[in-house]
Amino acid sequence: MLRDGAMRGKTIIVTGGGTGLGKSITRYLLQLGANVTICSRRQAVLDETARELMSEPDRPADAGEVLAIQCDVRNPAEIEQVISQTIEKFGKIDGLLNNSAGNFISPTERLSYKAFDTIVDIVLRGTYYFTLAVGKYWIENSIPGVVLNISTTYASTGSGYVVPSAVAKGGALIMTKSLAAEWGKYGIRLNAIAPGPFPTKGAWDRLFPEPLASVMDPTKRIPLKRVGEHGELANLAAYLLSDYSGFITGETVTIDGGEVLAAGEFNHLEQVSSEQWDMIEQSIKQANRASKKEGQ
Ligand SMILES: CCCCCCCCC/C=C/C(=O)SCCNC(=O)CCNC(=O)[C@H](O)C(C)(C)COP(=O)(O)OP(=O)(O)OC[C@H]1O[C@@H](n2cnc3c(N)ncnc32)[C@H](O)[C@@H]1OP(=O)(O)O
Ligand SMILES: NC(=O)C1=CN([C@@H]2O[C@H](COP(=O)(O)OP(=O)(O)OC[C@H]3O[C@@H](n4cnc5c(N)ncnc54)[C@H](OP(=O)(O)O)[C@@H]3O)[C@@H](O)[C@H]2O)C=CC1
Repeated sequence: MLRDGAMRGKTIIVTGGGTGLGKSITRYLLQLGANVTICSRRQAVLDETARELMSEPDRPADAGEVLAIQCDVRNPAEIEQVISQTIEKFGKIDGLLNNSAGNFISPTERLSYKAFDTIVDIVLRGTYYFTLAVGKYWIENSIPGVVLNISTTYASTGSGYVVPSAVAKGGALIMTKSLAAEWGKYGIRLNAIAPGPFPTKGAWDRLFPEPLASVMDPTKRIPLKRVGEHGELANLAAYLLSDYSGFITGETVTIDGGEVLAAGEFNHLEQVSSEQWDMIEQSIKQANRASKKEGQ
């Protein structure tokens, strides 16, 4: 979507950039000329992704470079290492994509305290630790910056069976708005993306495992009748991390094919056939005529 070289000279940190959506966004940022630090718990996964992204056949000559650093986002010392190594390698940091997450479906009453903590710590604590660390660096050095948080649609609606994730994503979303208000004066913007279903191994293994996958079609409840494509999310993420979105802050952009609209009172009427609509129309018009007569 963005023109070639649109992110040249920018350095972005992508948490969870070794897999799934973080990897797809990293690929696009590199193509647009950004340097990208990817970080997560598994160094071997990060190294393999870095190797793959640096040797892609269609990699433009002026594509950015990737740096892979092990980091558990629950550990501030490791986050500070990522920041200092990124500055050492690329000179500065312009953007942070908080994309790391942990999640699984479960009836909430089956969760141990530790299970709940694990999800909240990765998603909420990890997001505010990283944002705080990078934000302090930007403010101390008078550098304008941009934070993009990968949220979910249920951060606003709530959802059963993923309650720790909903609690944590909801908290991160309100942090996005709160800090957008507070740090705007430093030239720091914060936005969020709320994606619907985008197939990744990490999400599908934990949110759509067998036997659900055999009996449920997640596209049925999506008005556009399909799941998202990684390129569609990468386009939006690159735009929100770029200077082209320079007047957007505190915003959450939903990208879900309309799935979140499912609450609409009458949406289920798509099951009504054309013949049934003929009958319904006649019935309503008859009621209209009757009520007019009553008024005469
Ligand atoms: C429609 C299509 C989709 C559509 C999807 C569309 C919307 C999706 C929106 C959001 C999507 C995402 O976030 S997708 C992101 C998915 N990706 C990931 O989750 C990647 C990272 N995940 C992980 O590493 C693991 O899954 C995770 C458990 C979170 C962390 O692993 P750890 O090794 O740190 O932790 P563990 O020691 O294994 O587990 C910690 C505790 O959690 C408990 N635990 C783990 N799994 C459990 C389970 N299934 N049920 C109960 N409890 C569980 C353990 O027993 C431990 O508690 P004790 O027994 O008490 O010790
Ligand atoms: N796929 C989808 O349909 C949707 C996804 N999302 C969101 O998109 C983002 C990416 O998810 P997706 O690509 O699907 O799934 P992935 O499982 O591929 O991505 C999650 C990433 O988080 C990293 N991670 C997990 N725990 C930690 C930790 N403690 N410290 C650092 N990194 C960690 C993982 O790497 P490692 O294991 O090496 O640490 C992994 O790279 C998440 O924020 C998710 O909530 C939102 C809505 C829908």
